This record gives sequence, structure tokens and C-alpha cells, in this order.
Amino acid sequence: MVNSFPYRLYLVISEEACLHHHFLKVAEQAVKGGVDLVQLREKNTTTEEFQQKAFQLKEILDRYQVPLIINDNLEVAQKVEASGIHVGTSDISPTQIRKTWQDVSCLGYSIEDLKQLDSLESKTADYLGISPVFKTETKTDTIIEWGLSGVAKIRSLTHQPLVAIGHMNAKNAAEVIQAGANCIAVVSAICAAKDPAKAAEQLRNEIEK
Ligand SMILES: Cc1ncc(COP(=O)(O)OP(=O)(O)O)c(N)n1
Ligand SMILES: Cc1nc(C(=O)O)sc1CCOP(=O)(O)O
Ligand SMILES: [Mg+2]
Repeated sequence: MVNSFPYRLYLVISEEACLHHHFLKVAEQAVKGGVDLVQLREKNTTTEEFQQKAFQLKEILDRYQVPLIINDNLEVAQKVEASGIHVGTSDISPTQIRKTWQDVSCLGYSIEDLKQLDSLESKTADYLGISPVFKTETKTDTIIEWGLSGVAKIRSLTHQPLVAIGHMNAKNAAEVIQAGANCIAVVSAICAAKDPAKAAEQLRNEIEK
């Protein structure tokens, strides 16, 4: 059977999070270093700006055959022909997305509560975001810190692909994979790095250990 979720290192990028280089350069360097999935997450832009950035990013990612995921905004995701979209519990639901966008190939959904696992919304998703594994300054409107035991618990309850997000870095990536995550998603560990390619390579090495 073909692995429908082969991704191991997931960059969640915004222009604001990129401290040392333009976000398009960060994305390209990160891909060269081992990122195999990229989400554009722009929380403070107009739809027009979001769309423009998404088109620019997709042009680069297409050269490396790395899929683009759009955060929250279904209109932008469809317009730029992204591979997918990531949504949380306060966003448009996965079932609604499938109705509107029949050929979406990668639909992510955040898990903040074990009760969500049994829901149709979770089962409709292609992967589940463990939200967050560890508390992070990058996103503070969260309700739980799953920790390693939470990752293991979720792993024991579902066979769906699990993406670990929240304060993930080269020091904790291996143990989170060991606990049951399939893929590690990062913002700061790559976007705030002086050398994004090296940062991605270090993360990838930890994941593949
Ligand atoms: C891979 C991944 N996991 C979780 C999230 C968080 O999504 P959400 O809960 O909708 O929060 P916002 O990112 O929209 O603030 C994510 N974006 N990506
Ligand atoms: C985009 C996002 N979602 C989260 C969640 O918990 O759902 S945490 C997060 C930001 C992760 O940033 P960093 O890698 O800098 O900790
Ligand atoms: Mg969201």
C-alpha cells in the first residue's frame, strides 16, 4: 500500500516568524535541508496578501515537489491549487471542506481533546495535529499541553498519521517520534534560525534516528 502520509518534517511558515531572511528564502533553504511539507500560516494579512504569498511560495515548492498546505483559509487554498489545508476546532470543519473541495489531497485537523478522536471531523482528516505537544510562545491560545504521555495516548487510540507541533526542536524531536508521532512540525526552530537549511537538516537527522 502506498503511504498516503509520507511526510516527516513539516515547516509552518509566516513572514513574521522569519527573523533573519525573507520567508521565501527560508522555505527554499528548509526544503534543501529536509523539510518535506510546508504550511503557509498568515494570521494577520488580508486574503489578497495571503493569496499573493501563497502563489509565490507554491512556485518555489513546486520546483522541489514539496506540497503546500494553507492554514485556515479555504478560498486561498483552492485559488492557489494547494495540496491541502489545516484547520482547528474554531475553523471551517473538515466535513465542510470535503463538501466544498472534493479533491483536497491533504486535510489536517488539530486535536486538543481526546473526545475529538472519535468524531467524524477527526476521521475525515488525512492527519491529526497534536496541538500542542509542548507550550510555545509562538501560539498561546491553546488549552492543553499533551506532553510525551499525551502523544503516546493518542497513538494508542488511532492509526491516523500524527503531526507533533508546539515547541518542537532538534532536542526533543527524536523522543516525540519515539512516543508515536509520524511527523514533526516547527515554526521557530527553522524560521528563527540563522541557517534554516542546517536547522532543517539537524531536525531531519533526529527524526530519522
Ligand atoms: C500542523 C498544525 N497543527 C496544528 C495547527 C494549529 O491549527 P489551529 O488550531 O487551527 O490554530 P491556528 O494555526 O489556525 O492558529 C497548525 N496550524 N498546524
Ligand atoms: C501553529 C501552531 N499550532 C500549534 C498548536 O498547538 O496547535 S502550536 C503552533 C506554533 C508552533 O510554533 P513553534 O514551533 O515555534 O513552537
Ligand atoms: Mg486554524
